[in-house]
Amino acid sequence: MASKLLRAVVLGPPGSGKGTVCERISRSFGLQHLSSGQFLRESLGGGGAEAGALAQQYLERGLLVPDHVITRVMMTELEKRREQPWLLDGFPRTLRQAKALDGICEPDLVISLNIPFETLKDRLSARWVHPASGRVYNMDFNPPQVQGVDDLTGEPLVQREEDRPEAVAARLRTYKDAAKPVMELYRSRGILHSFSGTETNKIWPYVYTLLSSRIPPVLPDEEH
Ligand SMILES: Nc1nc2c(ncn2[C@@H]2O[C@H](COP(=O)(O)OP(=O)(O)O)[C@@H](O)[C@H]2O)c(=O)[nH]1
Ligand SMILES: Nc1ncnc2c1ncn2[C@@H]1O[C@H](COP(=O)(O)OP(=O)(O)O)[C@@H](O)[C@H]1O
Repeated sequence: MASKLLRAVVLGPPGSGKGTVCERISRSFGLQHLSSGQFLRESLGGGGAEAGALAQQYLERGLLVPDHVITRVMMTELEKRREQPWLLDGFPRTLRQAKALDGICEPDLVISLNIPFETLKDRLSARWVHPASGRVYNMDFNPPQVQGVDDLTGEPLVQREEDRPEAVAARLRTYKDAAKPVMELYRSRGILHSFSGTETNKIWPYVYTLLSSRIPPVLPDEEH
């Protein structure tokens, strides 16, 4: 069966719900969720080299790591998945990264999450994560079953340095400047689909409908 493999990208500022939406897409459509932030954190954990320590400083401050660092990490992961459908979360974030991605595979579909600034600020300051798995919680939206601990492992949750209020405004500005030409590129190709709103649950049915028009769901739309 020669059905085309779908390669999709989810764009959006920190806190816009990329990870949350990607998890749902991945469950409903069977696409592999590839998170650049998660790969970066894993690559730091294994290394301990100077380059790792340098990248760690960017991550802690919520700054974008240099293009060549993240591009190398992502190209390695994508090379391993040449024959598979995937869903990219957090990459590309700059025009250079988008061009590097084109070198390996041009995406078929790009979803952009457009969320108001105030909403992003509130969400990020309420975000807690389980570092080992990357599982994300929000004290209002999807709280853990027991406060402060991961549902599956029982291990403690932490707040990322970059989600502290001091770091958030600068991160959002950096994101916007870098992302603009990326969006323009995908818009000019006619593959950009933007979704605006303040709640992931309201945006999700539209994303589901869009994806369903391209690939058959493996699961019906769920109640979330
Ligand atoms: N209050 C609220 N929080 C949400 C909503 N959607 C996602 N979140 C939470 O907001 C935070 C950021 O979402 P995440 O998926 O990590 O965003 P990303 O940074 O774009 O990958 C997480 O703590 C999510 O659980 C929503 O509709 N409402
Ligand atoms: N494509 C990228 N380019 C540069 N830095 C990146 C990229 N993706 C992730 N990072 C780094 O990893 C951090 C965490 O990314 P991620 O888990 O996607 O969270 P968020 O969506 O909240 O920024 C970012 O703040 C940034 O330092």
